[in-house]
Amino acid sequence: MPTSWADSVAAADNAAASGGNNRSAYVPPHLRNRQPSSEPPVLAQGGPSSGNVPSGGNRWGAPRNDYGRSGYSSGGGRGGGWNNRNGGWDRGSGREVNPFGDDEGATDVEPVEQENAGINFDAYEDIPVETSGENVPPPVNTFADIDLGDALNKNIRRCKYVKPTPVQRYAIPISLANRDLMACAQTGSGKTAAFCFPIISGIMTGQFPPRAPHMLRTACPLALILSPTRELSIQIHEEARKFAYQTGVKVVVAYGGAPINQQLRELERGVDILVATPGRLVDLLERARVSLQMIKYLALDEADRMLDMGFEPQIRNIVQQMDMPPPGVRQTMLFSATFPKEIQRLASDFLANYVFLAVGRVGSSTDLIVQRVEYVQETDKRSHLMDLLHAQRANGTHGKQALTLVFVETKKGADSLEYWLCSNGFPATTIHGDRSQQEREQALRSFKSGHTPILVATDVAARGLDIPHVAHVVNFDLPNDIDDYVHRIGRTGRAGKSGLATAFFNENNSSMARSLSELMQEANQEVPAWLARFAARASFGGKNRRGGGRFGGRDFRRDNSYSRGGSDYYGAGNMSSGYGAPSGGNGAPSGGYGAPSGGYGGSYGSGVTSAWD
Ligand SMILES: Nc1ncnc2c1ncn2[C@@H]1O[C@H](COP(=O)(O)OP(=O)(O)OP(=O)(O)O)[C@@H](O)[C@H]1O
Repeated sequence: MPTSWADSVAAADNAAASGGNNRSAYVPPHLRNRQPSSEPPVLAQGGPSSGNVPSGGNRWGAPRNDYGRSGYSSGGGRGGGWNNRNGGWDRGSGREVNPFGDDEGATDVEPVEQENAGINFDAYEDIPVETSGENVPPPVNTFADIDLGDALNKNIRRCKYVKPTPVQRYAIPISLANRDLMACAQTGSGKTAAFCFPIISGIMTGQFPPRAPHMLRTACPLALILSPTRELSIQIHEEARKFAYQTGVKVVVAYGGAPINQQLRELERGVDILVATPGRLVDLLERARVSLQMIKYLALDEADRMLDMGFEPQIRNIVQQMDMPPPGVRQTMLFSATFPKEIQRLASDFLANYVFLAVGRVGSSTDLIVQRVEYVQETDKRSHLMDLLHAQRANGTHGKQALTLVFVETKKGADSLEYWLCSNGFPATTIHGDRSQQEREQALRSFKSGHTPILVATDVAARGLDIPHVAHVVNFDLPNDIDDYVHRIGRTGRAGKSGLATAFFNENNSSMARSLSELMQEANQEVPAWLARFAARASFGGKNRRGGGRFGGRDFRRDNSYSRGGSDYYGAGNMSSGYGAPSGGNGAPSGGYGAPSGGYGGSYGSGVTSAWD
């Protein structure tokens, strides 16, 4: 298996030297994993069955030997940020790389005796679930209750998933019944598999019309998974590759900041599921190297983020103004841990007769994440952080492998805090939009491996990233939006494990007081008396985006205003009455209210998209 860019080039050259015939021909998904037959394969997508697939090549073009020509070097000997993203296929041999790293020859997977890394399913026992929509398909209790196919089931066992998580129990049967879905479930509760399994299974079993012959150099994926950040797209691709291993379903990723030529070559080799960030996808669409006309499945991960002010025009452009089949023809799945109602309303444009699913209290992973809020003045934040880190080190809290993720507001702030931490004996690295993509990927690797156990990040790392052993999330600077807080703290306490989140709060965060204390109460966390007083005073500050009630993710179609065509889903009448804030105060900081207005979407400027994407 090539381990570096140079190896890849050498392997490709060898392949080319030997006539390029050792690369396997593309076989459409529904014909893969069958016994070899003397009949030639029928092309599902590859256009007319006669002569469109060159021998030993792929379905779109003749074998190529130009891997070395992009002129892109992995740069500075950092181990190469790009070398591992080969779409799951060994360029030299045309064999699918085993994403599990286990014995590739093994055909049988032992039944799983031990659950995935000790996932605590008891934590999910009492989770309330709400569904709405017409004829909602019933949930399942086990993976065996669903017909996902042998190859996918084998991979589920390889992943050591014993039982479906609650969102999977509901979402998978809904999607397998070809229903559109808007699903809201807590951070770290397995949403990725919930949308990947039905897509992979659907592609394995589906019959798809052939592609137009004039589209031979244009990749026509059957499924599109969009996510807001490059790192999240990379992660989804890695997960999807595991789930799709040896199913014959090919997964490719395309994201900004990485050389496009390499991604183009991957696309030319065939793609069933394209995982992408919006900006890079638009680029590929404009170059006519990708067409969406065959899309059967569209999944938006972090869907509320994808449809907020920063991304919405781009998503509308991709979904509504290109050649993607309309709702009802394609199947659309929207997933997030948070779903403000105004975003639900926007999202409904993309859906047909959909099921709304809310699993648990939207936002927080119930009691799995212990949330602490500490009153810290701006000037004291660094020393306070240092105290926390020293205490953590001294107590050996969270064990040796424990990682700490520190969120700050600005890119400059991230760099300077990283520098300061390193100078004070705490190895740290940073991830933010001003770093090159290679630096970002390198930082993430260094953090995950524990080499630099502290990662200072902006919101670019707030959503979706599934990093094992993040024991502590520190909100050094609180965000202006409670949903961003929810996603940030959700980097810990994942898959049934516990975690700790500490937030530094001061007058600048007054607009967050009310939603923060409500969220903490919902998650059975202790709300400090001083914070409750801030919240009480802030009765007119900030909107209650959750609309009150146990389920923050209630289906907006249930609101009266929806049927009346109203647009103000967050009028005062919808606000929950809150709870009795303690009067008078012991040591409460005096609350000045000079906080920036934390209105919806306020944290994203229009220029943000390219930096993220
Ligand atoms: N059925 C399962 N059994 C055991 N582990 C699982 C199962 N499903 C998912 N996981 C694991 O749970 C972790 C969290 O899953 P995932 O990243 O999909 O969460 P998420 O809901 O998408 O979170 P976020 O809202 O932060 O994006 C992953 O490490 C995943 O491998």
